[in-house]
Amino acid sequence: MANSTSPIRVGILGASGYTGAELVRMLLRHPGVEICALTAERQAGKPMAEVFPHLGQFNLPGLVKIEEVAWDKLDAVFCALPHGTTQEVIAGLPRHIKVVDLSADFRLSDPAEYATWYGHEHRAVELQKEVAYGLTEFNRQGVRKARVVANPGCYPTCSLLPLLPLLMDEMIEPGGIVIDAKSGVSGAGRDAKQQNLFTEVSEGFNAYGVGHHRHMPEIEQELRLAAGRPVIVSFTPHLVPMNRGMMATIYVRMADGVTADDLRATLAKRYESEPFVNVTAAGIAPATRHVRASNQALIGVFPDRTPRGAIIVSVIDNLVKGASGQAIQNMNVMFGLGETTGLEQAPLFP
Ligand SMILES: NC(=O)C1=CN([C@@H]2O[C@H](COP(=O)(O)OP(=O)(O)OC[C@H]3O[C@@H](n4cnc5c(N)ncnc54)[C@H](OP(=O)(O)O)[C@@H]3O)[C@@H](O)[C@H]2O)C=CC1
Ligand SMILES: CC(=O)N[C@@H](CCC(=O)OP(=O)(O)O)C(=O)O
Repeated sequence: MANSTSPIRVGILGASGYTGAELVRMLLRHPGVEICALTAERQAGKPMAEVFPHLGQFNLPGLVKIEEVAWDKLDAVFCALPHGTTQEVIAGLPRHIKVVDLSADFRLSDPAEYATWYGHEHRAVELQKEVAYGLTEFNRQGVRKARVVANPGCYPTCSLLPLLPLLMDEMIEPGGIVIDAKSGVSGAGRDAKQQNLFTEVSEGFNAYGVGHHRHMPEIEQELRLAAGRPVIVSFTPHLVPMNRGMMATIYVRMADGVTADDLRATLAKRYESEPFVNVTAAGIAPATRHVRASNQALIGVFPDRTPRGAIIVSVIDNLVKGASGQAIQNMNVMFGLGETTGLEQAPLFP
């Protein structure tokens, strides 16, 4: 077990994928962590230098199959595996290991809801009961005590950060929220898929999952908890021809007498002591470039011309605050480390 002087011994399951590589990149700079195991499926047996030459100089462990991992030598595991494969892996881990799961397997607290949206029965229902939803800024206590943390999806992270405080403070109406979201292509993972070929993605952009994307119930689950009643959102994701980055343009209806300046002030107050969430000054529109390769979220609020309307623009890097960065933030909380440890990297601009 890790103690206050020894590093946390970490394993990354799915280290040959995009979020796995991003975890490695950031954990290499984390002073409290030692990377002890890296797994892959098709790429198992290869050195990291072959799969990711940009990480070749760091003397990392080689990629092995999950079955080959020496669990007794680990304190924490990041699961960067596809949905559905993660449940059984986590359920079988020794209980001394703390887990941050980047997949969607434990995000929906209701197994029936999970089955509806993911197309199969949940295979670790008992474990689901001890999972904390890891939108860190809203569940530090839960994350601190949890053995398993469900890291939120990238679209939910980008959408919930602006919406939760506004719903909690009744600054906006729970009805009629429209989330128009865009993601870079790395959001779809490294697996070869026809729709992610350069020829299919470049010089154009497309909506997908229109009206039925599986992040909708995740967003609504958390908004429901904040509002204390059901919240139905209209959510449409788009794929844009860039590698990383995510933007949610959110249309809301304000409560009577509330202005866009009030929304901005509420968010600025809620996040004033949060290291990873910032609000732009009036008139400044966030761009994905403002958060690239960092664990930052940036939010802008604008008046709309419709009655009581406001427009919120929220950006994150899908691979960092939307995945691996937030996962490290959660690990820091679980192990009682400074929350920003290993995550101080400023955004890469341009
Ligand atoms: N990309 C993103 O922006 C975000 C991703 N996520 C979630 O994080 C998880 C990882 O995503 P991402 O890194 O993009 O995915 P990738 O497709 O890039 O990587 C998947 C990883 O899982 C391994 N893998 C695939 N199938 C199996 C299997 N059956 N058993 C064991 N290992 C397997 C792959 O190994 P190999 O390649 O060797 O076969 C690879 O290392 C997913 O659940 C995703 O939904 C969450 C938020 C954002
Ligand atoms: C561009 C793209 O394809 N993005 C992925 C979302 C990735 C992610 O955050 O979500 P999960 O962990 O829930 O898969 C998608 O829409 O399926």
